[in-house]
Amino acid sequence: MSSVHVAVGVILTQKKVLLAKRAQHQHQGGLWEFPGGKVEAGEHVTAALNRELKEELAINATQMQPLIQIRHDYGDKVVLLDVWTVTAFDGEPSGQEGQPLVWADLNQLIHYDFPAANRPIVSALTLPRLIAVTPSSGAKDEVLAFCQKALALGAAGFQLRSLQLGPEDINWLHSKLTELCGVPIWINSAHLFDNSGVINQALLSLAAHVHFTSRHLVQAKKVGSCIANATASCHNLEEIRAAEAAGIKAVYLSPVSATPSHPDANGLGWDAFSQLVAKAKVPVYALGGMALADLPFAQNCYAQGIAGISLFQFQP
Ligand SMILES: Nc1nc2c([nH]c(=O)n2[C@H]2C[C@H](O)[C@@H](COP(=O)(O)OP(=O)(O)OP(=O)(O)O)O2)c(=O)[nH]1
Ligand SMILES: [Mg+2]
Repeated sequence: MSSVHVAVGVILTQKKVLLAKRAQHQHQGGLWEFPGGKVEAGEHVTAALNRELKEELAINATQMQPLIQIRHDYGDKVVLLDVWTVTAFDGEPSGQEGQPLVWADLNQLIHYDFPAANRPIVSALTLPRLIAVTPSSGAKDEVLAFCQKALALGAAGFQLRSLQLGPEDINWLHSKLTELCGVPIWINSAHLFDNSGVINQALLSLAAHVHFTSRHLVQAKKVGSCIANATASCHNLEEIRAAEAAGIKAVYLSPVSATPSHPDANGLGWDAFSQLVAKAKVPVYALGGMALADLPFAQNCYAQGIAGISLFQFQP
């Protein structure tokens, strides 16, 4: 079945996002949506979005950037949601078709009933753009100093992956970081599982956010409902599909370029990276040889953002 290309606008102002209620008679009627509509033949997606936002809300979008693309099969219809964040616009939104509107808090989005295809949009809106992965050398104080520097450089999430440290030190880092900032902290599965696959329940309950290595993904069931916040490392489409099937919230795709930590691995390159992002059904982070300056480029590929260690280490 060929897909219907839909331009979707996430209209954001200071942690609030505009939702509209779909009319009962429409496809997915009665559910909340991000405003937008079908891209016409020959029309560019941003032109379509601008047109739809004028028609549905009487606003003129002046600043937009790609967020995520989702292909979803409803059975009766396949849609390609081409989702953009709109961060500046002229005019005051009002429902031009009589549709109810609401400015929802970003952290309340999980309480709204959306069409099934929208789940990854909600994930994308609540996940950070920049994740700092902690270095695999250095004592706990040095790792904490790395995290403080990363925060100053804009990191809005952490993955604790300092494999030289034991569970007590990871526990210590987790609580120090929690005191320092309110950003999400994922614990790498290598800290959670011992060699025979037994999970460290104390660390798991502390974390609630797990990052799975591709090797540990087969054990995903062991984290129960924590899976809904989990991320996973992937290197190809097969691993992305396995992560999606496990119910993971987002994936890291690597290596985009060769990195100091894996100098022998061939990079995917941005072309192959974006082709895989287009196939993924969850938000995707670029990992491997990233620099902070790569973030806008990654976002233009509809990536969620970038993750890494060295991008926070080798800054002036
Ligand atoms: N606008 C929008 N459409 C969504 C969302 N989620 C989702 O699955 N869809 C689906 C429902 C529809 O099948 C399709 C969008 O079509 P639409 O009904 O908005 O299209 P349109 O504005 O051009 O409306 P129409 O004139 O054809 O009625 O995408 C969403 O968040 N926003
Ligand atoms: Mg519409």
